[in-house]
Order: sequence, then structure tokens, then C-alpha cells
Amino acid sequence: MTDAEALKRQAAARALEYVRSGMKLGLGTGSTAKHFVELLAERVQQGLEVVGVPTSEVTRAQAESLGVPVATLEEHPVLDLCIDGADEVGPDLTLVKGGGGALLREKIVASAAQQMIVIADGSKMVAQLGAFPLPIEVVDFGVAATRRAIDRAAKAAGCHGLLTLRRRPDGHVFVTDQGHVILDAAYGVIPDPAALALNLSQVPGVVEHGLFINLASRVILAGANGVTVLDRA
Ligand SMILES: O=C(CO)[C@H](O)[C@H](O)COP(=O)(O)O
Repeated sequence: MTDAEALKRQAAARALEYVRSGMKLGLGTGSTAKHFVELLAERVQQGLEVVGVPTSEVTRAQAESLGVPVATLEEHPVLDLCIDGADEVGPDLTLVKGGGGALLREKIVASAAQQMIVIADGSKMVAQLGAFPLPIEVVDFGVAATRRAIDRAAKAAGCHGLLTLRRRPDGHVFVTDQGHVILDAAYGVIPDPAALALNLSQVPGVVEHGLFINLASRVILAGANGVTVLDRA
């Protein structure tokens, strides 16, 4: 295991300390969340009773293959805890998410949870959001017009940068679990995440964006000097 993977696993292991038998859990998506599901599965084998609501088909398949009981949000519309990774964590625990393309389901699941714990290696902590391109999930109908509207909305929030249609490694357009496409917005800096989030949410054709504001209640960061737990004020 590389050093980075070991750090992700440390953060995931710490998050497990907040899990209790009987909990309904939102299960995140990405390489860090994958470690969490693996560790959770070990505890389930030892008798921990939980049910997981996965945020993607990939996580659903992983959880099922490891014997973690899964359910849908229709069956359990209120969750105790959601554990997920992030692409960037700002000082007020505002997040950029969606690098793995699951931002829509991730935001729905996190919003249905009483608490969201983010797990990450220390490199994800940033002074200002935006270096990681912001994923924006859009309907594929009229993408050219949606792009123009996004540019206007972003400009009004002090952001400008190239929008790139996300593709899979084989060159085909990346399609989300909900059948949409993703524009990755290279803003570099997002001076006012709340303003950008509001503006983007008003653009017809935008289904969701990767700014998670006031959703993470706790962030667990694993770095060379150990694990740090940050709580939102
Ligand atoms: O938002 C996500 C998926 O949509 C992931 O949580 C995010 O991309 C972090 O992934 P990783 O743990 O692999 O760095």
C-alpha cells in the first residue's frame, strides 16, 4: 500500500469509531470511502449490525460483495451518519466533491444524514477552494447553452475558467449513475463558495454542483503527523 493509501485508511479507521450498532449509514464513493467500506465489512463480519445506503453503483457493488447490508434511501430516508471522502476541504469544512462523479447521490445522501463525516488524507485541506476543478453535473440536452449560462453565473460570483466535459479513460463521455454528464470547472480560486453555489443552482440544466456547504459536521484528516479531527463550528 502506498503512503497516500495508508493515510486514507487511517482516516477511514478513525471514522469507524463513530459507528454504532443499529446505525443507518450513508456510504461514500471514491478511494478513501472504499477503505471505509472494507473496514466496515470487517466489523460487520464480527457482528456489527448496520445498514448502508451507497452513494454510487460502485459502492453498492463493493458493499454487497463484502457482505455489508445495503438499502435504498427510499427504504431509509433518514440516516444516522454519512461517511464520505472529498476532493478539497476548506477552512469552514466547505467541500468540493465529485471527483469520482457521484456528487448528486452523495449530496442527497449526505443531506439525509444527521451527521456527515468526511475522511481524507491531509493533502485535501486547502486555504481556499478551487484548485481542484469543480464538478458540475448537467443534463446533456442543450449543454452548449448550459455552459454559457454557467459562465455567466460563475462570473457573477467572481469565478471564471474553462469548463471541460468529463470523459472516461477510454475517451467516451463520462455518464453519471443518474444519466447526466459532468462539466469540470477550472476556476483556480472560488472566492465566495456560497455565492457560486447559489448562482449555479439557478442555472437551468444544472442538476447539481460539487460545493458541499454546511453539510460536513466533522472532517478526519490523516497526515504524516497523525490524525486530526476537525468539527464545524
Ligand atoms: O466526491 C467524490 C466522488 O464523487 C469523492 O469523495 C472524492 O472524489 C474523493 O475521492 P478520493 O477519496 O478517491 O480522493
